[in-house]
Amino acid sequence: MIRLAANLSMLFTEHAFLDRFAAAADAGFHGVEYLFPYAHEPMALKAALQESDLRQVLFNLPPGDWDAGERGLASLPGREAEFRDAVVEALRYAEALDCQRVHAMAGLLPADADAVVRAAHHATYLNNLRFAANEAAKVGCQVLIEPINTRDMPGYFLSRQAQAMAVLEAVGADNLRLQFDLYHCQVMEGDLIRHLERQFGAIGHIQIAGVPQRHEPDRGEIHYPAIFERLESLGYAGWVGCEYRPAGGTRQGLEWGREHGLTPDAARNTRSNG
Ligand SMILES: O=C(O)C(=O)[C@H](O)CO
Ligand SMILES: [Mg+2]
Repeated sequence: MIRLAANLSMLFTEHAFLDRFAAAADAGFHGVEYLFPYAHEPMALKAALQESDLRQVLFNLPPGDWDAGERGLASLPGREAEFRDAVVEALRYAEALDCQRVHAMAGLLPADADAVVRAAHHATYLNNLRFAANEAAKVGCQVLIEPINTRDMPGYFLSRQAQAMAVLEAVGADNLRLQFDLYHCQVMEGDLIRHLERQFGAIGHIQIAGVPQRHEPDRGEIHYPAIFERLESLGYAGWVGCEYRPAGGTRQGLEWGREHGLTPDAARNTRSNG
């Protein structure tokens, strides 16, 4: 049975952020992920996890100035010191929340980037990821990289699966892994099951959504039952993050998860029974 995690940056946004943990547990989730924890003290997040008996599965490193349009620091030449601070800060939260994965977003290429600029980003990316993986290994954590589609995020440095695999190989750190988001892969490349099979040994985390609208996985052009079946036959033991925007209410849209172990209110009943 696959293990589903709720992405609290996209699901349960009907609730204030700290209330989304209980909402996820009530819907039957045992794990949560989200973009960024940094607006909250680690202890407040830890309490929210503990009160709802949830695992913290994943979050992202500080991404630079998100509101100004930045989307990560890992490949940005000249921002290495900031990237290193971001690693230290993310690992401080990861340790406090007992979280075993952090995602290092690559950042954007300038619109007019030529081959020289691309090469500089690539070299910076490798050096920064080497540093991040080394630091993360000291606290038993994985660093993840995720190809993101350039329709949603124009200019994102890491957009293809083969590019990610080449980066993993070049860095060669055991705890540097692939965050395989099937939504992005479908938009850019398709051929999902073959990608899954080829990359299986490098995968540290999986995320899902329907395509093209990024709604529930039972809407759109991806047939997730076939994907889940293949994941199980491959013996995937990690988490599958539900990183989609509900078409309506989050709870109303979760019917698809019932056959994948999401039993609404079961966890709350267990909790209230002590
Ligand atoms: O957008 C995604 O798919 C992600 O997983 C990133 O963490 C944030 O952009
Ligand atoms: Mg993703």
